[in-house]
Formats: sequence, C-alpha cells, structure tokens
Amino acid sequence: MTSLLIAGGQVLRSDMTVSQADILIDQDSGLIKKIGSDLTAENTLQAANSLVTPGFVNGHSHVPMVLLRGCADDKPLDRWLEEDIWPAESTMTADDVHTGAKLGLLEMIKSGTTGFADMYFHVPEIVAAVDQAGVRALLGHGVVTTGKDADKSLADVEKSLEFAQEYDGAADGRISTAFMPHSLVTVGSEYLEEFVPRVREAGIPIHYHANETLNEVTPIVNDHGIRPLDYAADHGMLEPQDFVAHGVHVDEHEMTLLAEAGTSVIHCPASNMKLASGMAPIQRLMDAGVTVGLGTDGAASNNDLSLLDEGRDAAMLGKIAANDASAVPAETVVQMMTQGSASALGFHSGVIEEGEPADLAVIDLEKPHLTPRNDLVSHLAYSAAGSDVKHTICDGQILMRDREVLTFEEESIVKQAQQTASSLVSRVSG
Ligand SMILES: CSC[C@H]1O[C@@H](n2cnc3c(O)ncnc32)[C@H](O)[C@@H]1O
Ligand SMILES: [Zn+2]
Repeated sequence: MTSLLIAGGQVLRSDMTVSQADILIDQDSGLIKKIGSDLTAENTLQAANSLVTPGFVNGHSHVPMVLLRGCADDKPLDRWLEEDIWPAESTMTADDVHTGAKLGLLEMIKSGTTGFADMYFHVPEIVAAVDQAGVRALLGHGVVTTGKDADKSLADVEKSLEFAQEYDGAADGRISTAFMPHSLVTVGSEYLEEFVPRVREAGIPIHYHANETLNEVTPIVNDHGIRPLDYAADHGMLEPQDFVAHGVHVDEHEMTLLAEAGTSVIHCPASNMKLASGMAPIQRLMDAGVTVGLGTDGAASNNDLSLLDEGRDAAMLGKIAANDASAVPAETVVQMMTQGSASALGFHSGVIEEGEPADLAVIDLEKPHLTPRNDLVSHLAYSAAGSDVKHTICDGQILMRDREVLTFEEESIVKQAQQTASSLVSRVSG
C-alpha cells in the first residue's frame, strides 16, 4: 500500500467537532484508512497549525465561464444571457472550453475544492481537464432548444443523453454524469416528454436551473396553470438523484414537493445577488427537509469559484432572507459546502471518516484574520478565504502542496487563458 499521512492538524469530523489527529490515507484505494495519533506512512504532508476539512464540493457551476469573468457585469439574468453571454459562447471553440476549464480547475484546487458539478458544452474537453486535474466531477451537456429548429434541438438533447451514457465512470471513476436540460423554460416540453423516460431507463440523474428568477416562474404558471416544480414532477424530473440549481422563487408547496421527492437544491447566493435574481428561502427549505448544497454558478455571475466566499455569502444572505440572525448558522454553511453538495451530487466525499474518500483541504490557520482560534467552524464560515488553503488532496492524491498545484502548470495555463479570453472578447466585440 502506498500511504500518505496528513500530520498534526486540527481535524473537522462529520459531526462538526474539531480535534487534533493524524489522518492515514491508502493512496491506492484513495480512502482514509485511519484517524488517530502516532501514525506513520511513506509520505507526509504537514498540517500543524492547520485545519483539515473535507474538500469543498461546488454543487453547480459552468467552469469554462472563467474566460468571461468581468465581461458582462451589472445586468439581470435574461439581459446578461441574451446581450452578452450567449453571443460570446456562440463563438467558443472546443479548445477555448478546454483552456477555460483548466483555468477554472486551477482556481478551484487553489481554494480547496475537490469536487464539482458542471453544465456546459464541448464537455469532452472538460473531461480531459478534470482527468488531468485529479478532482472529482459530475458533468453534463447543457441543452437549450428555444430559438433552435427541430433538428438542431433534437441533436442537442441527444448529445446530452449520449454524453451522460458514454462518460459515466471516466477519469478512473472520478467522473459521473447527468442529463442536463438548461431550465424548464429553455427546453421545450416535447423534448422532455420524449427523453426523460429514456434517461430514467438508463438510471441517469437530471440537473437543471429551476425557479431562478420570476421570469422563469411566470410563463409556466401562465401557460400551464401550475408551479414550475409541479411541471418538473409531471415530466418525471423530480427524483431523489436529481438536483436543481437556485430554487430562489419556490413557494411552500414546492418546498414540500422537493422534500417529499428527495430532490436536492444547490444554493448559489453570489450569483443570485449579483444578477438580482432574489433571495432563496434556504433556512425554510432545510426546515422542510430539503437537502441543500452550495454552488458558485459561473464566474461571470459571481465572480470567483471559491466555496469559502460562497459560504460566507450563504450565511449573510440566509439571515437577511429569514430576517433572523440565527438562520443559516456557521455549522449549516460548512455542512452545505461539504456534505450537502456531496450528497446532492451522489459523491461519497464530504466527510472525514475512516473508509471514506480522502478528499481534503488543509487550511493554514497562522493568519491574522484567523486569530484567535476561538471557533474553527466559525472561521470556516465567516473568516477564511480560498487563499488560506495550503494543501488540497483528492482521491488520496496530493493536488496542491504548499500552494503549488502539482497536476497543472499554473503559469502557462494563466498565460494561455489570458490570450484565449482576449481573442474571445475581440471576436465578440468585432
Ligand atoms: C447550455 S450550457 C449552460 C448555460 O447556462 C448558462 N448560465 C450560466 N449561468 C446561468 C444562470 O445563472 N442561469 C441560467 N443560465 C446560466 C451558461 O452561460 C450556458 O449558456
Ligand atoms: Zn447556472
């Protein structure tokens, strides 16, 4: 057995308690073998004066959109997509997506993220980047049929199903897949009626944007006389393995529907604030029994991919939304960015326990803004930043040591991404 020891850190356990311990990892299986004291291994990562947490899981993103960071600020969702984002994306090549994915993965590894879900296009290029990066991912081809003719629409939906079937288990099992209609209003019901039964037959999960803005809710209520999540349930898209992004404008009935169906919600507070989409009722969703994870959405509506930033946003916005300072407390936020997202995505990661995957982030506590160390769960939710992450480990392998990413050449990726983004922007602006 090739083994790795994470030595001398303060370890955050699944019950949210913190205590000093060594973690022994079997690097062949990628699993945590033992948590204790005086353990030895072939390789060691020092974690003294550090907090060892489960690697963060980004439950909803469009990672290659890092190339569009800062290109389209200060607009609401529909105008942002139609005036800026979709025209830019229509010129993106497979190579562009590959470059964007590598840049985004670099940013995620550097901020302690070890797993994520992603909806985009040219997804085989994202698979290649994930394979090289060493993280865990649930990937899917995002389908939009509005504005397309029937042949193109059908081809897009087929592509999403085919991708999910072909790539499940790729990258030595670190990649899983889902069928990903973009939203309930951007994919025609005839396509959902035809494809969802095939998706179900193949045992594939479904992920989509739901109830993000009122502009998504009103047309469904007007055209069908039902709430969007009733519409989703009627189309067979509300199952325990499914997860929806945003869930901002959900009413009491839809909260119950989600809880009874076992469908998870990925909360994206930064994107919801930046696009002024609204405040998701996160505390009420959790009180109703819904599993809630945390996601950044794309970097053009955030504008970063750090889950530590997102956690702070979730806590702050959750309190304002509930008009209650005790809503969405620190422990809940930390659970959302680890166990909540992992459970939504069907990952076994998200906890530090023997026999579980060794997906970890080691946070350097020797920082003025993390002093004094009164409450490390509070620090994770309110004070720590992505740049405090010292080591990142996924599947038992070291992806970043002492802030040096080992699976990517950081300097060349940043340079290439800058060139790709400049060319993309000049193509769009003519
Ligand atoms: C067809 S691939 C995915 C598609 O989604 C777009 N997107 C990015 N952020 C959001 C959001 O918050 N709501 C809806 N759609 C979003 C992205 O630009 C891609 O076109
Ligand atoms: Zn999104």
